[in-house]
Amino acid sequence: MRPLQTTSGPQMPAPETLISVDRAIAELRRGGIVAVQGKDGGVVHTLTAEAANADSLSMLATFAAGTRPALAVTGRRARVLGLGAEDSAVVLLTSLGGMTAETVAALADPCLSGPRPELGVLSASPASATAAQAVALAKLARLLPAVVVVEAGNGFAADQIRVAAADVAAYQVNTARTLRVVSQARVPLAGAEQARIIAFRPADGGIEHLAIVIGEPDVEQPVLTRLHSECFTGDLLGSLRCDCGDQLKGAIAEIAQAGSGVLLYLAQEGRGIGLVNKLRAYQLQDDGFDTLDANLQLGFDDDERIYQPAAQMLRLLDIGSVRLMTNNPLKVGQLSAHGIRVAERVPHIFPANEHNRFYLNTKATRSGHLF
Ligand SMILES: Nc1nc2c(ncn2[C@@H]2O[C@H](COP(=O)(O)OP(=O)(O)OP(=O)(O)O)[C@@H](O)[C@H]2O)c(=O)[nH]1
Ligand SMILES: [Zn+2]
Repeated sequence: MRPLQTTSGPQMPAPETLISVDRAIAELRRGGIVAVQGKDGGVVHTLTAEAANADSLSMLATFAAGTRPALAVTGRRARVLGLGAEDSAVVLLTSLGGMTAETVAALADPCLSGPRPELGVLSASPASATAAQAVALAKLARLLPAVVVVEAGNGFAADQIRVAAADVAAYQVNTARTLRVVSQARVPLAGAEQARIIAFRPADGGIEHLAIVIGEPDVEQPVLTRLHSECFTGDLLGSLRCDCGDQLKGAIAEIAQAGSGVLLYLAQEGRGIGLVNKLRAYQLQDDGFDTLDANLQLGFDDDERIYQPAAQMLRLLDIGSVRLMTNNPLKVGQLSAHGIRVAERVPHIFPANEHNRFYLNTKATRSGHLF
C-alpha cells in the first residue's frame, strides 16, 4: 500500500447541497420547522414527530394556507397501523380530530406505553415527493421516520432553514463521494500489533468512518477485508443480543493471523437507524417482534445501510479487489455494485448464545444470511 496523504481542515468549501442538509438536520433535531422545497416549486413545512408538542404544532399551523397539518409516515409504518398500502414509499395521514401531539405520538411511535388516545377518523393518501424527502430528513437525523407537514405554504419565516428535496435525496451518496483521509496513526492492538487506524471524513465535516489496516496488504491481490457496521452495545459493552462483539474481535484476530488485511468500521449503528432507534427496536423485540419486524414497526426498512462509503474508502486505500469476510450476501452484491470486486466471500460465523440465538436465526431465515 502506498503511503496515504492526510488532509486536515476543509480541503475545499463543502458543496452548498451538503451544507443545507446538515443545517436542516440540526434544525429538526432541536425541534425547529424546516422548509423542504420540491422540484415543482412546492414547499413542505416540516416538524419531526418526536418534536411535536402543542406549541410547535401551532407554530407549524401558521405556515399553512388552508390545509391542516398531516403526519407523513413511511408506507411500512402506515401498513403497521392498518392504514394504506406498503407500496407507497410515504403516506400522509390526516385526522378528522386534528393532529394533536398525542395523535402524532401514538401514530409515529410504536414503543409508547399507556392507553392509546382517541385517534379520530384517519385517512391515508400518497404523499408528495417533497413530503417523502421530509421523512428522509428525519431518517438522516436518526429520529423516528415520521414528520408533521403542511403542504401549502404561507411563505417562509425570515430565518427559516430551507433545503431542496433533491439535495436530501442525494445527501448520503454525495457525502460518501467526498470522503477523505483526515488522520492516521499506528495503534498496536492485542493480537494485532501491526495495526494502523485511518480516519475518513466527508467534506461537510460529518461523521467519520474508520479503517483498521493490519500489516501491509498487497493491493495487487484481493485483500482480506471485513465491513463492520458500528454496534455500540455489542462492540463496546459486549452485549449478548447480537454477534457484533465476537465478529469485531474475531475479524481482527483472523486478519492478523492471515498477515494482513483491512477492517472498515462503518458509522452505521443499528443497520443505519442509529443507536436511539436501535434501542427502540430492542424494546419491540422484547415485546415479541423479531429484528426485522421491529424495524418495520418503527417505519424503517429492515436494513437502511448503504455501501458507497465502504467502496469509496477501499478506493482511497487503493484496494480494488477483496476477500470479503461476511455472511451477508447483500454486502457482496452492494460492494460489487459500487465498483469493488469481491473475489471471494469468507464466512464469518461465531457460536450463538442463548440471547442471540433467535436473532441469528432470523438473519438466516429472513435476511438470507449464510450460516
Ligand atoms: N436495527 C437493528 N440493528 C441491529 C440489531 N442488532 C444488531 N444491529 C446492528 O446490526 C449491525 C450488524 O452489522 P454487521 O455485523 O456488519 O452486518 P450483518 O448484516 O450482520 O452482516 P455480517 O456480519 O457481515 O454477516 C450493527 O450496526 C448493529 O448495531 C437489531 O436488532 N436491530
Ligand atoms: Zn451488534
